[in-house]
Amino acid sequence: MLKLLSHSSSSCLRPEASSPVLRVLGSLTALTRPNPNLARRAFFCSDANNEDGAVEIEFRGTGNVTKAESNSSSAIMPTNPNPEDFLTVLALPLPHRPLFPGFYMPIYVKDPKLLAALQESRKRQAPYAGAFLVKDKPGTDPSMVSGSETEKSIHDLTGKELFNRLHEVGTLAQISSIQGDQVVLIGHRRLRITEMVDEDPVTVKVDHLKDKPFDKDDDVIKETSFEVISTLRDVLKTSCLWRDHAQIYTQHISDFNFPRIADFGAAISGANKLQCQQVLEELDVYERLKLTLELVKKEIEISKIQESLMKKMEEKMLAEQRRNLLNEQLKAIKKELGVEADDKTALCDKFRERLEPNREKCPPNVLQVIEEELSKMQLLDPSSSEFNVTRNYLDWLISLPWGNYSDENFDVLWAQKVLDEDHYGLTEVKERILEFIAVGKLRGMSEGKIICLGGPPGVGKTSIGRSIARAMNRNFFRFSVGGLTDVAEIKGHRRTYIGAMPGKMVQCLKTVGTANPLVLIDEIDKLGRGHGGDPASALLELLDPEQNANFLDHYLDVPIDLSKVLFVCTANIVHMIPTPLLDRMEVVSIAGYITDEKIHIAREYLEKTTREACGIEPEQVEVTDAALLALIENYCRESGVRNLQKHIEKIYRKIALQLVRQGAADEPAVGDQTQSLSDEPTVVEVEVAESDEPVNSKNPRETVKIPESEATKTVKKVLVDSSNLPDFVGKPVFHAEHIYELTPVGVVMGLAWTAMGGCPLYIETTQVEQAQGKGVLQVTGQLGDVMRESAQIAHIVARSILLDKEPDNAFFADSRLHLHIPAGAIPKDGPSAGCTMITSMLSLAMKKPVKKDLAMTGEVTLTGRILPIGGVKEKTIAARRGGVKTIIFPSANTRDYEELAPNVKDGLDVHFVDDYSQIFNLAFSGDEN
Ligand SMILES: Nc1ncnc2c1ncn2[C@@H]1O[C@H](COP(=O)(O)OP(=O)(O)OP(=O)(O)O)[C@@H](O)[C@H]1O
Repeated sequence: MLKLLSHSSSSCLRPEASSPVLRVLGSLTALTRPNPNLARRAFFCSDANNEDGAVEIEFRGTGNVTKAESNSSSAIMPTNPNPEDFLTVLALPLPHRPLFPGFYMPIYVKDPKLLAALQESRKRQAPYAGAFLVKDKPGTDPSMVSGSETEKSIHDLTGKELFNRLHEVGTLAQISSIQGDQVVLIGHRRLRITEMVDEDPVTVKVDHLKDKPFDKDDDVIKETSFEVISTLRDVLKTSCLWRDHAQIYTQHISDFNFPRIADFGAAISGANKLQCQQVLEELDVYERLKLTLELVKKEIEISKIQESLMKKMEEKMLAEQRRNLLNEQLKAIKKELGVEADDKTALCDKFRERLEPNREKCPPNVLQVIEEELSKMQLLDPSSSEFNVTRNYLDWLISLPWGNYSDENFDVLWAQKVLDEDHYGLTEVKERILEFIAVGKLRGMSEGKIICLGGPPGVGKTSIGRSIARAMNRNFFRFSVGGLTDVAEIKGHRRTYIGAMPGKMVQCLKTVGTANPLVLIDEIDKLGRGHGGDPASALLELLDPEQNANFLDHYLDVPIDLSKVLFVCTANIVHMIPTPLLDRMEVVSIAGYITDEKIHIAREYLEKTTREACGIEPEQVEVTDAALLALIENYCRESGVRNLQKHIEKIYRKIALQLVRQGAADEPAVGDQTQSLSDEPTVVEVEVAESDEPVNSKNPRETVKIPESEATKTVKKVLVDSSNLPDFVGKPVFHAEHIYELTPVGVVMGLAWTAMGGCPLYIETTQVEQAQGKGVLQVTGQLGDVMRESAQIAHIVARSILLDKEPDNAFFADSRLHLHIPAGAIPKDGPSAGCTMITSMLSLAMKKPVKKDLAMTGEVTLTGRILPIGGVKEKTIAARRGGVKTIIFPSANTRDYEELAPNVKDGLDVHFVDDYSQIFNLAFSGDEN
């Protein structure tokens, strides 16, 4: 007797709540018998959850009686029951799968009456019943496994209901054993229900079905069954679950019993109960084999997928295991060799090593935090997130330059030299820095200060910051706060957040490595509004000398001393800086450059750096003064020099291209070169270009051979003159700001201030129509509210002045006036054009043009008083650019004007006035026009 135990693949592949797991116990001799009718096959099904239900079956000999023993009971059973004896049988409902002939199946019988009847039949030596699969409740998807359909729920059905739900075709089942409510069945032959005889328990009349006759030697049937067997063999290769029972069956089968092969395939496949029932109902052997083949083919596909999944899992696990093993080995080896202690200790040692040089300078509270964190790290699991947080935190703490200062320069002369070396002009800024250094020298230490450089773009605010750092021998760090809305950018995130980072200041200190850098905070006027906090307030804490000695970054959580840091801020529009911040700053205005200054900057700084950047030698290029002047006057009129720098770069790039092209044209053709290179490889032929004459005057075709390095140097000089300037930079973009050669009646030049610097602007007034006694004023030119009000005031003041000067002139009372300020696309606002508007209106009323080349600016009150304005330097520069000779400023701005550099004031006739009457005299006196 051979006992084979294996879990079936089918039920394991598709977890089915109560589906049985197949176990095969078989007698091989029985399978190899030549007469299939005599063969005794035993395929035994036991409940997966009930291992104890395993039954050992012993098959003895070839007689028509086989003894089946269970561990609790045994029964002598007729092996080939006479159909006549069993025309009426008890109907056993099978909830999960049909019972195939030749298979064992344990079931639970919950119906006590049925169980009693079964026991009774065993006692009567006729232990047979009909086993029929129960149909699913109507509407149930057959492919879905129903866990709810249990013996218990079937038991609840009435006899009639149960009968209606039984499949018609079932199996004559021998009751092999009964143990409690567990009944072991052995399938014999197919039955078909004809009618119900009794309801309780359900007893039915049946027909015994026979397979349709088939030709054993039919090739198609043979082939199909071979295919089933070979597929089963394939399944063996892929599915270890099937291996035992299927292997034995297919290996030892010699006399093919085709119907049995079909039943076997279907029984052990993972097909759903309806598919199995279909196989059971099929009496045509060939058709049955085909159905089974389909089911086992499906099975092989499933096992293949399962196998590939298993393989992948195995590979992954193996790779991981291997890595772990190697890591462990590595650790063990290192420990053994004493190369390294374990990771954590090594890490802590490294942190301590890095801290050591700074330990003395490190504040005690910081040292304490570091030590606490180091000991905490020893207790943490290296793979935990907390460990990483602590490690990063320690890294930041230790990286900061606690008490590390760069040797500050207090040498005023040297600082002056450095500042002059980098920037032309900017006297006020330079003076302020020198004062700062001088104070530092006298005190023996410098104090943290906030300097704010305000001015239009491109005037060198950022670059002077870098230069100041160099002059003072401080490290330089720049960050822009334009559009900054997140307070955490300045104050850092709390460490509890994932990916938390310290703020910009801590990052700065780590980057520069000293505690006294120069920090340039760019675009402070463009600071964002912020959400969940106000960035301006955070900056205040950072910049305020009162508070920043103990600046607390959220991430670092220990105070850091920023009092030695020199803060320099830059802004385009100073009044846009939040007031509390502005209060703490020392504003130095950089107004912009006049043409003269621009020429100096271009010659001494921009040209030099651009030439070097382009790799051009000074002797290879000449930009004439006229060209430079034309470039500044016609292309780069704005206050800063960034645009000028771009144009110079453009010119030099073009020059570089010309030089390279020239060099390429002067080089010999490839053929010639190979000839000349035949004996002396490093020599090329060039023509010395500076002279118009050939090198060898006797024979112009003869060339001189010089080494290649020298050859590349010998090139033509490129001359940039005002005549060929457009070839380099295109057509001029600026046309004269003078719209009028001679200002007509009703037109006066004013001076405006913008974020880009100052600019001249015309104010034009004209009479629209006569409006007897209904004088009104209409304004255009995108004027803001303040400017509109200013125009209304000007209208009233002009009217009263005219009344005073020409009492008979009723122009204002009888005219509809239109005041316009050209460049209508640009919005304008502010009160400083008040005096210009009055003058324009008076000029129209008196039909008298104003003095030539006159510009004015000043706010006017209703009584004609002139109030001060801003941007004196910008406006003066703009007036000069506009070719103005006479400027009228409010008296209150006298000091601003006097502070201007002499070259800015040079050649200007400037008048300071308190009252409009003075302007009237200046504008309308004389008959120059
Ligand atoms: N007085 C000067 N001497 C030499 N170079 C100058 C001078 N002023 C400006 N520059 C040069 O002009 C260029 C632009 O300057 P920078 O970027 O510092 O302008 P900015 O005022 O900071 O402009 P923004 O407000 O747009 O930031 C720089 O290359 C700088 O070296």
